[in-house]
Amino acid sequence: MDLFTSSTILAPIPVADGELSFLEQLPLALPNDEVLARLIAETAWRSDTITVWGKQYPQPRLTAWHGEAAYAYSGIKFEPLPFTPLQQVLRAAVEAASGRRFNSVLLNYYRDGRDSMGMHSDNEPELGPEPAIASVSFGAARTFVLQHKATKQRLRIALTDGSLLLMAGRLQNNWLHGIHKISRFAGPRVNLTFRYIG
Ligand SMILES: O=C(O)CCC(=O)C(=O)O
Ligand SMILES: [Fe+2]
Repeated sequence: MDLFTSSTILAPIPVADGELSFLEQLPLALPNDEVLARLIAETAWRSDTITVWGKQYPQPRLTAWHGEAAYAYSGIKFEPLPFTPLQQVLRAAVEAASGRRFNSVLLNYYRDGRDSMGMHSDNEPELGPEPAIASVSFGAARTFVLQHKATKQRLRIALTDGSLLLMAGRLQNNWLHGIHKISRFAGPRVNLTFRYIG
């Protein structure tokens, strides 16, 4: 292994009022494009609806929840599907790289540049006060936008193929994050956010 070009250590990204760290390539025994193809093909993708001012719309992406703990979404409890063998491999790699434990994963499938995720915080009570959330991306690079809730400071991080971003500390309390639509062409992307639901 070339110790100078292929880091396996999460590097901190300096940020006020929270913790962020980034690893360009999560160490894996299989290539990123194979992971992407299998995640797209093997996942039971759902098209969830969002309610805005009492009106229902399809979410601009596909989603799936897997893991070992029930989760609440819009006030309703859901039972997740069990981890798939590929998700277990990814979870083990993420746990080794981050030194944290995770028992559930939310998968988001951005079919092209028109798919997006609105600005939000992952601050549901069952995640605990300072949740560690490990975000792994495969496929097209998309820009992860962060905005500080009080100062409105913005940060942009390119979430490239195979990368791992760890959000921790007070980040969810103090910052929003999201993925904006883009007008230029973008291929498919799958993001997995591993979480620990207590
Ligand atoms: O797709 C991404 O990088 C963001 C995903 C995210 O914020 C979430 O699943 O809560
Ligand atoms: Fe999020």
